[in-house]
Amino acid sequence: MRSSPTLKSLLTPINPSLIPHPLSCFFSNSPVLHRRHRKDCDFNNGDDGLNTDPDGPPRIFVVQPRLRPDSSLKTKLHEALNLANSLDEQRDGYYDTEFLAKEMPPHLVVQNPIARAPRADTLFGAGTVNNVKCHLNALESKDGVDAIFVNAILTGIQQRNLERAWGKPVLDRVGLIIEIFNAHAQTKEAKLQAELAALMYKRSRLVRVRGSDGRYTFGGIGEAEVVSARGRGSGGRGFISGAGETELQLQRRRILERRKQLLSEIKEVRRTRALQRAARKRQKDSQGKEIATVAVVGYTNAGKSTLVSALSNRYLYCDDRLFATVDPKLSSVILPSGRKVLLSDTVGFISDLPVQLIEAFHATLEEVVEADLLVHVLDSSAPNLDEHRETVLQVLGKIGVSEDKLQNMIEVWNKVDLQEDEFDESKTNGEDYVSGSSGGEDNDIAFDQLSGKDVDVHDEDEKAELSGDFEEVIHDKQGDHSDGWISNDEEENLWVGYESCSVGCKTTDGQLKEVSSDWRTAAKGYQSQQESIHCVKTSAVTGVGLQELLEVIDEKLWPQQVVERDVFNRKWRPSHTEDNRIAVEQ
Ligand SMILES: Nc1nc2c(ncn2[C@@H]2O[C@H](COP(=O)(O)OP(=O)(O)OP(=O)(O)O)[C@@H](O)[C@H]2O)c(=O)[nH]1
Ligand SMILES: [Mg+2]
Repeated sequence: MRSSPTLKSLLTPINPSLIPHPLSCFFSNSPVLHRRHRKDCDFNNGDDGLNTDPDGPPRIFVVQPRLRPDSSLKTKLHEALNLANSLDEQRDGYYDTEFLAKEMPPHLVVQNPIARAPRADTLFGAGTVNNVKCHLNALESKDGVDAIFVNAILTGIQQRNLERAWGKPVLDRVGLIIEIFNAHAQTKEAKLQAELAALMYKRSRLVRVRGSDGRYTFGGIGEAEVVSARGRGSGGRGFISGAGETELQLQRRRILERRKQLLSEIKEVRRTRALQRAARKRQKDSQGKEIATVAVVGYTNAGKSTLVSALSNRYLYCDDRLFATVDPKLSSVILPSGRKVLLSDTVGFISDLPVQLIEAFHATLEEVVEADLLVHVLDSSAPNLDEHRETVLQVLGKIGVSEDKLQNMIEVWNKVDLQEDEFDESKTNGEDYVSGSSGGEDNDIAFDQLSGKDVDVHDEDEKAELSGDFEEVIHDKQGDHSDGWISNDEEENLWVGYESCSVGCKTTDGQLKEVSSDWRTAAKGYQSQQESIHCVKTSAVTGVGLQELLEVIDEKLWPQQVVERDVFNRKWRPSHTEDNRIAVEQ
């Protein structure tokens, strides 16, 4: 296996007597955070601790639970692979590898334990755990992998037991997304917030482990036996209260101290942002009129930054990496009416966005809440466009965007240039992506990256479960994995407020939009006759629809002074650049 300084250190069991910096143990299994924070920590354990020059991003093996129908599996797997490939850090302002040049990470589609009875100790059945191990062993003879990404939500205990079984750091969906935010954060504000999210995540999964020397500690990996995730009262086999519990309290106290420090720094960021917003509100454009702020929101990779770049004629970083934008930026744009607005490009959302991130990124997301108008960018070529829309609406509700603003929101169906191609492709190739599934309804499917062939692996879960391969007794409250996630109840509540405006679609000429059949999934959500949302089809790449979008923004912000429009005859051209010189960058 190629040596990876970044992760080599992750696999080193932590000596409990050498618990160093308050943060070190929280990042013990974190490929990117580990590197970043170890630089700040005085490890003092004989290791130089400075993995500043890793030989590349971590190689991640993706474990994707099976979903039905296959089209859902296809989109989720695709997203999981992109997430895994998005975990790299910029060096000197650049990523080492072009995203599109990256190879698809090795991956395995496994039985979905949620559909049956998820195991409290490992989530997956023993057969699946063994299958993954076999694949990891096979990969060891090639390049090897540094970490495993399970595209599900794991409890702390499950994560540790899987790490033990697979001998590698394991990241679940929440953990990986938080890692990506950490890796991509460039500004102090984003870094602080990402660290806070990581801290809160770690706090929810402190586990007690017994090292090879028989001593108990918390949060270590390697040869540790996980015996409990909770302190006194968790009561289970192998749990001995006493010294370990004191250690847990110590860890918690350290987390709380660091959290307090981060919160106070973030408070300062919020204060600064509030002052900047107030100053912007007082600012006038060349016509002596107020400058409105328009927040551009949407699912990650929908094309928000590309769109803002095109509208403002100003370069913003755009990339197929998920969460390419973590640091929000404001760019000024002149509308057809001649008035100036500030477009705010901000972090993208994703399904199951960790609430720790939403909470931690409060300062950043306040810009969205405080904006005068929201533009919701959707990737119209995404097969699960409806799901993307729902996700974004949930998050907007969660961060406190008012119902009025949601109803006034403009919906942009971006990437229309891709539509025809993708539609044709999905008709012909859509299901081929998971063709291996024919090998057995419930078997784990390997999309074998080594041979290029799909491999079916017969599941031995039930046998292994009976034989009791995994002996840990788990006392973690079941359902704990939902910690920090939007609960179903909350989702429903959020939808109550939005339902009336989530249907119907009005074009700039005031007519109900004709939904053509190739708008596939999107069409489903728009069958109601209720009209309330303006939809604009755009291509941020070719410029289609951009002029129309600016006009709709004009109309939404200042309905009383709508200018005479000739939408269909006018060609898109970038807005005046002279104003971009005073673009606000934060
Ligand atoms: N074909 C096509 N590609 C687009 C369009 N808009 C954006 N893209 C591409 O989509 C990818 C993602 O674009 P971004 O602008 O970075 O997306 P984003 O929504 O800002 O993503 P995050 O910052 O990660 O949330 C990039 O590779 C863009 O070039 C479009 O209209 N058509
Ligand atoms: Mg972006």
